[in-house]
Amino acid sequence: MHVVVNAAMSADGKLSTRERTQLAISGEPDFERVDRLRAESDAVAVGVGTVLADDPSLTVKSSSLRANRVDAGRAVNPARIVADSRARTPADAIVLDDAAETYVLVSEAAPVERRSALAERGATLVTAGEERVDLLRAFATLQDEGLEAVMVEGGGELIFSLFDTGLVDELSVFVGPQIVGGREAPTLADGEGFVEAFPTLSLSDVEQVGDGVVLTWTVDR
Ligand SMILES: NC(=O)C1=CN([C@@H]2O[C@H](COP(=O)(O)OP(=O)(O)OC[C@H]3O[C@@H](n4cnc5c(N)ncnc54)[C@H](O)[C@@H]3O)[C@@H](O)[C@H]2O)C=CC1
Ligand SMILES: Nc1nc(O)c(N)c(N[C@@H]2O[C@H](COP(=O)(O)O)[C@@H](O)[C@H]2O)n1
Repeated sequence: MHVVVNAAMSADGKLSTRERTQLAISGEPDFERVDRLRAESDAVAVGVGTVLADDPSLTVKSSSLRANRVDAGRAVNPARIVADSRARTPADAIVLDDAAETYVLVSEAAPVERRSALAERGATLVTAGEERVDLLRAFATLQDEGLEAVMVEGGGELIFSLFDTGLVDELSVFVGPQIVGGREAPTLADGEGFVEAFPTLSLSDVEQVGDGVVLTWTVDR
């Protein structure tokens, strides 16, 4: 499996505001790059915090990119993955619509009635971990399902955990020309934070996009 994390952050490293409201950090040229990344992927993953905050669709927006996927014998959209330890994804969340297959990763602690509600909406549930999703086990199951190229869009809690488990191969970040501030505002990697043995990165590309920049790194092994 190849895991790429892609996100947009402000110049001070924030993914959104302290109120967790969705923030337009990047603009149209970067959305097109993100759309291409989605179109190349077998699946697009987010944490349930992102679903609750943004209600994203995670679909490919360009009709020509969708057509290319179909011509190549792939589903029109990549699958969607939601890491959701307690099965908090709302039944009316857009990620549960029929635009793509959706996997919800839950823990043993997820209430049975919540799991049933998600299954009734067509989601495929993957259970791994007691209190929190065991990402290593869950991603191994997803790989068994044929998902090889996975793009992760956030948020900060999920991104930190993926680095913590050593699952990330590549990181690309649009760094935008604004300061958001706020100690409670989500950053690119939140969670508990590393105090030693920090994952290290090798820079592979730098591209200026307007007044922002897209930085791409590979994760050192
Ligand atoms: N600017 C950008 O590119 C993006 C910004 N965002 C922003 O990020 C914010 C949401 O981020 P967060 O609150 O950090 O939530 P998140 O999207 O990272 O989800 C965290 C949730 O994932 C679930 N989860 C399951 N297993 C987990 C594990 N092993 N490790 C970590 N989480 C696990 C938990 O239920 C946890 O509460 C929103 O404000 C959203 O707008 C989200 C995606 C991209
Ligand atoms: N690339 C990028 N730039 C921004 O400025 C952003 N705020 C985000 N956010 C991510 O995009 C998702 C929305 O996806 P849909 O348009 O609904 O398909 C959102 O949930 C974040 O993951 N990304």
